[in-house]
Parts: sequence; structure tokens; C-alpha cells
Amino acid sequence: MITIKELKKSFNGLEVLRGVNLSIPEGKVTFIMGQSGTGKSVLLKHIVGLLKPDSGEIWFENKDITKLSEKELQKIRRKIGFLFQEGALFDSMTVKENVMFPLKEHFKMPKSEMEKTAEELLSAVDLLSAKDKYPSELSGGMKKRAALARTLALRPQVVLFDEPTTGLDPILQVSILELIKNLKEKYNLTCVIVSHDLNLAFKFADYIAFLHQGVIIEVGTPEEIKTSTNEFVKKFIESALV
Ligand SMILES: Nc1ncnc2c1ncn2[C@@H]1O[C@H](COP(=O)(O)OP(=O)(O)OP(=O)(O)O)[C@@H](O)[C@H]1O
Repeated sequence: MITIKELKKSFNGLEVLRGVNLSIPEGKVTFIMGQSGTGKSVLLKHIVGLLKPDSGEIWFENKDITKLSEKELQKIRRKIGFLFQEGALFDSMTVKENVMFPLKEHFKMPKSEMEKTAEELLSAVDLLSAKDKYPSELSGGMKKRAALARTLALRPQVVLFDEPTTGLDPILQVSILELIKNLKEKYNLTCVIVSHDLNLAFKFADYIAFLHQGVIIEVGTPEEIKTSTNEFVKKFIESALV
């Protein structure tokens, strides 16, 4: 469980987060939705300590992440994986080398074991046949799957996804989310997904949270969100279903 309390963050006088409160339950898929530029990515970056808030707390395993030193954050980042929008693979490394990279950085294990682990992960994301390819040779969907395998290499408990399906066609969008859901079951992950896509959220979320004007205005199961009486949520749903 991650508990965010009264999180506030401004950039040059622009108040982006104005007191975010949110509990992210363990082993579930929580979608964070909201308009462009409302601070969804900024919120994710606070959860891995890439940004420090002006005030507020983020509790994970009895620690307030916002108060940790860079060294302590390194340990947290093994447990909380972050899949950036762009995926950010290393272009000069093959897919398999990309997946082995965090293993080399964080674990002392023999090369043969690293190779075995990387191949297992690539097989979990159905990319074993592309293990010797370079990122430039992959399609958008394959790049996202490779980045996902690399994030999972550290065996995180929590994975934060910043718009994992952006730029993919509808069939691939569903297949990436089905993959995330299967991996969640397999590795008992807690998933936090930032997305604009309400249809995907209704299909895959256990909980949906709406960020609007710097605060979480509504959290609920898809069924609860569908019958929300909040004006902004109603408008968001109406616009998405046009
Ligand atoms: N490091 C930064 N320095 C200054 N301003 C920033 C920084 N990071 C984000 N912002 C600003 O914070 C606001 C929220 O940005 P953020 O990327 O979190 O929005 P978002 O909800 O994820 O949007 P989108 O859905 O379009 O990706 C924007 O106005 C952005 O310009």
C-alpha cells in the first residue's frame, strides 16, 4: 500500500499539486486519469522520489519517501519500478542486453544466471524471438514490451506506468494492458497506470482516481465511477464516450 497525504508541488509559482490525497492498494491496478497537464506525471515522479514535494508525505513500507536520502531512494527504486512514456531503451544494446542492464547494476549474479533471467522475462512479454534485435529494429509495441521486461528485471513490488499505450493502435493497446494484467497476477504487482483512455480504464482498472485542478476529486471502482455524481467526472465520461 502506498499512501499519499496532502502532497503539494509548484513550479515557478504554478501550483500543480495542491494537496493530493490517495491510497494505492496492494496487488491492484489503479488508473490515474485527468486532463493533459494536470500533473499526473508529476505525481508519479514523486512516488519514486524523482521530484521532492513542497510539502506532504508519501508512505511506503513505513517510510515517508519524500524524506529519504538519494541512497535510501535507490533501494526504494528497486521496489517501485517506473516505466516512462518513451520506454527509454538503450539504442546501442540489444533487447536482451537492455533487460540484463539493471541486473548487472543491482545484483551480483553470474552472467549465465543473468542471461537466464533476461530470457525468462522476455518470454513473459512474448519477445524472446527478438532478443538479439536492437531497439531501432522494433515496432512501438515491441519497444514498450522490452521496456516492461527491463522494468520487471528488478522484481519490483510496484510498477508505475506513464501512459503505457500512447501511440499504439487499439488492438496493441488492449494487448499491452492484458500483458500488464497477466504479469500483475504472475508477480503479484501493484500497478499504477496514468492514462487518458477511459475505455481502457473501465476494462482494466480495479480503481480509477481522477486528478483535477491539483487534487484527487474522485476515486472508485469502474462501476462507481460510471455512476459518479461529480460534475467533472461526468463531463470526462461524456466526452470520452462521444
Ligand atoms: N520539472 C518541471 N519544471 C517545471 N514545470 C514542470 C516540470 N514538470 C512538470 N511541469 C509542469 O507541471 C504541469 C503538469 O505536468 P505533467 O507532465 O505532470 O502533466 P500530465 O497530467 O502528466 O499531462 P499529460 O497527460 O499531457 O502527459 C505542466 O504544466 C508542466 O509544464
